[in-house]
Amino acid sequence: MSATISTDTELAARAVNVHKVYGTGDAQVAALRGVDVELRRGEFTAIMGPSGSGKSTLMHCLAGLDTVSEGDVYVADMKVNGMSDKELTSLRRDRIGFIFQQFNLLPMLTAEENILLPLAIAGRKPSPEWLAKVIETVGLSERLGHRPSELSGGQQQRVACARALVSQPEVIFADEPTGNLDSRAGTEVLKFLRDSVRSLGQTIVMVTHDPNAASYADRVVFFADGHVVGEITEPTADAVLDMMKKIDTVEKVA
Ligand SMILES: Nc1ncnc2c1ncn2[C@@H]1O[C@H](COP(=O)(O)OP(=O)(O)OP(=O)(O)O)[C@@H](O)[C@H]1O
Repeated sequence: MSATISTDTELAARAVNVHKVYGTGDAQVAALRGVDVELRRGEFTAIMGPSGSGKSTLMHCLAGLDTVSEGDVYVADMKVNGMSDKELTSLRRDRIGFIFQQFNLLPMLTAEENILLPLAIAGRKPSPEWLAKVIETVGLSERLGHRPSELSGGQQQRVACARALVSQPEVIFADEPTGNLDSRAGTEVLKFLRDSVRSLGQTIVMVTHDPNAASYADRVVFFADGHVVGEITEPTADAVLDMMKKIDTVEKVA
């Protein structure tokens, strides 16, 4: 099954018949077995599925952090597979934002310095209007001079979100962004991600195990055993939970 057909210009990223095999011989694992996914611009997509179903592998292939065994991956109209190391580095630096479960902030830098670091490395400066808008959306204006150790987990993750947003990437990939947060801080971050799609027009792809987190997305794409097995638009947590139960039952029977 593939997830919805759109025209190329509406797409922030896509996978076309992607296969990924790890290892060789007896140790071979087919992590992706013919995945077709389209990620539309200005949309918040959640990717869900049982452990080992291929969610992180797909995200890593889309972001150029891992190579595909077969098929094609695109960010906007740029084909990612086949890029040189240099091209991949500039793709990841200039066109893609990342948010990780562990925040990955540099402890010796202030919140503001962390937010600006990727642009500083690229030798770029954000427009002051955009920076102000991102900081306002993130709700951190009072905390910009603080180091990560002086911030709560939720605040640290919001700094990481601002860092991902500030370069206005084509797409932000978030891998379990609320996995290390309590439910209040998790909700803060999810609301922020939701807002950055709605008011800043950002495109976000989030891998999660949490049906409540997925309910903040515009669309949920479900994986099982290296395939896309379904999708729900305008999801509720209950609808997501029902779908996960169905997938679990099918997997157990298979
Ligand atoms: N570097 C690797 N070498 C070998 N096998 C791998 C590697 N990375 C992933 N796999 C295997 O590929 C399959 C898919 O893994 P992946 O991490 O994409 O699943 P996932 O859906 O993200 O799981 P989880 O929800 O537990 O994070 C699994 O069977 C995993 O063991």
